[in-house]
Amino acid sequence: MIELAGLGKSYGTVHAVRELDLSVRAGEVYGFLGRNGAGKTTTMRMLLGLIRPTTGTGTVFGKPLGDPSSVARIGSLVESPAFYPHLSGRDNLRLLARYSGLDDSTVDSSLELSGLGERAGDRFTGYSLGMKQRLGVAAALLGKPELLILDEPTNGLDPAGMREMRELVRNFANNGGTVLLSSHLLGEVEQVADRIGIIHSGRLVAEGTLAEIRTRLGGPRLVVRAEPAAAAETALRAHPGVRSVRRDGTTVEVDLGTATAAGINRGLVVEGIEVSELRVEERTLEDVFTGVTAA
Ligand SMILES: Nc1ncnc2c1ncn2[C@@H]1O[C@H](COP(=O)(O)OP(=O)(O)OP(=O)(O)O)[C@@H](O)[C@H]1O
Repeated sequence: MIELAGLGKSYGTVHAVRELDLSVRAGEVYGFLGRNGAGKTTTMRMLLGLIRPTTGTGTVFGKPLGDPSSVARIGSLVESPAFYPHLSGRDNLRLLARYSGLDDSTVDSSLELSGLGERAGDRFTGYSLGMKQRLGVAAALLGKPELLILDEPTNGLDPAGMREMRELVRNFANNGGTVLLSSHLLGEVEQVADRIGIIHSGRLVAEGTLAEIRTRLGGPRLVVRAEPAAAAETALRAHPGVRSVRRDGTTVEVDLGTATAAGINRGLVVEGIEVSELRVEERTLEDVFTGVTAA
């Protein structure tokens, strides 16, 4: 559905996006995760053909980025859309539908999905941030797109609104649609995405299902307390399969890699090192996200 290869965008000396390889498959919800300023919006704007990449290439529906025939099949909420403040949400959508040559019936179906409900008849100017966001999503749904590109769609929504947005996204995908949604909140993406891509400083630092990313980047950690600690550190560094070792005073932390706690315990005892504590800590996805997006 979306294929990006080596995509980059620079503004002078600012590399907003660099060498980005990313692929979104038909029918999936892809969570595009990164801190503020990581490059999510810039990527989405390139996907829609709103800005031109400086390097690399990409396709959406097999067509070059910005190709009108593929853009017509995409619904997006990337920049806050401009609505007429004194018109109702519904009338704003009717206008948009007319501009795009769409039937009026698409207005009611997208309003229904957006959850704006009875407030659709109120003036836009009186909407809360959450209602404006819902109207933006309703606008993205006009014309029954096959691909939804949503930049931080839960911005301004309360917890109930966030849940409804997740349901909307899930239902859209369950009905055969594809969704690319961005967020800076792991917890939000975790609950709805089939696969995620983590972007940091313009680069994709991890991509896969949550389980794959957790296994690849976040294997269990072993906390070892042993005397003498320096000798334990040396022995642990030499232990086969261990990925990395950090020592803080008498505590040594080990990224287990392919090694096992039992094997490590035996290895230390054989070296004559006294082990007073050996504890395995599973790492949460939050730890992984924090780790790969740390400055
Ligand atoms: N038009 C522009 N001119 C100069 N720099 C820009 C421009 N657009 C984006 N940038 C810079 O590119 C980087 C990535 O910005 P981008 O908006 O893509 O990040 P983001 O991940 O969407 O962040 P946020 O969650 O804060 O929206 C930032 O350092 C930003 O300041």
